[in-house]
Amino acid sequence: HGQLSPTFYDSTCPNASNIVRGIIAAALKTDARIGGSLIRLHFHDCFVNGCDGSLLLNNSATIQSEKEAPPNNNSARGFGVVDNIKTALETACPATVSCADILAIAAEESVSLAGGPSWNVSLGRRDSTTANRTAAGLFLPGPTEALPSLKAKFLAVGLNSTDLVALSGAHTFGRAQCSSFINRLYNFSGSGNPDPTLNTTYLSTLQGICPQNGNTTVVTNLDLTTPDVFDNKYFSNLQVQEGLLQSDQELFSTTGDETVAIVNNFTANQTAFFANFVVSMIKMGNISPLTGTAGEIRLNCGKVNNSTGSDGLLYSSM
Ligand code: HEM
Ligand SMILES: [Ca+2]
Ligand SMILES: [Ca+2]
Repeated sequence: HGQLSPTFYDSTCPNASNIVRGIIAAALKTDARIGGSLIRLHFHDCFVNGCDGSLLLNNSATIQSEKEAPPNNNSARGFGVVDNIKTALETACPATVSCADILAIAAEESVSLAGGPSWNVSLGRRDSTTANRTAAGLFLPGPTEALPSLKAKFLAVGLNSTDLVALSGAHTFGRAQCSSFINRLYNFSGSGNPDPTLNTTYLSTLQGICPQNGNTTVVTNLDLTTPDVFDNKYFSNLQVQEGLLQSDQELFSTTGDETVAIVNNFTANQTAFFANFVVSMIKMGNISPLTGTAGEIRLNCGKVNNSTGSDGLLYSSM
């Protein structure tokens, strides 16, 4: 594929990153989890047909939106903030910055604003004219998947076990719904008992938040220790059996797996976590981008250009 470059918009939209950062900073004032929501959009975009903005397209006569695939439906969020960013960038530099690049920049700025590392984001992705709901259902990992299956889904897009552990560290911030972890609380794998790798005190807390037959859309923090800070507490939580999702805890509780030592390293050394996280984010951001003249620069992240006319108006993608 064509090369992405951190200097791609230096002459055409030199303020792009600052504009993105400003809008996320404003959104954070009323929505503490928006940074987590935005980095997850970049992940869910890149794993399905590459980092091409496919996730952002709404249903239309020709598009079956990925937003309605099971891993995203009633779960992926932050689309309104992406639209606000796009509107601001269209004012500053019309028809220049792709929606796929907006997600990549927003991921980095979200991590940085939460106290995590900063890095030079590779840019120059272009936007797809198609989406693939079926692929989103097949290729995105689920919270009840076992470690071999998680590894296979990452390997399928060129990401190794270190990338899997480092990128899972994004669960250092953001929230999850009871529906994403209730399988661990009462009847784990048909055992009639909770997941034995769940700390019993934490189990009681989670059972209080997610009672049997209760509302499974209630959310709780992915990182109980520092819920809104981008740090390495996610990994120390795993060592005391306080990972929220089964897919989190498996990284540490799968005895004998190479991922255990990686968790231990990231717990002991936040600098090592940050350095690996940056490398892995850049790798993830490089998954099959559209470059050069492929695809387009969407004017509205929710719609393919000119799909209903050429009036040049921006439509809400909410
Ligand atoms: C290893 C496989 C992964 C699985 C199985 C997984 C699964 C999930 C699930 C089930 C949720 C909660 C969704 C809900 O309840 O609505 C979630 C949230 C989240 N995920 Fe992951 N995830 C994985 C990897 C990643 C990666 C690689 C990133 C980013 C680099 C990421 C970032 C996030 C963030 C920040 C949230 C919170 C979003 C919010 O508050 O809106 N996850 N993930
Ligand atoms: Ca995509
Ligand atoms: Ca944290």
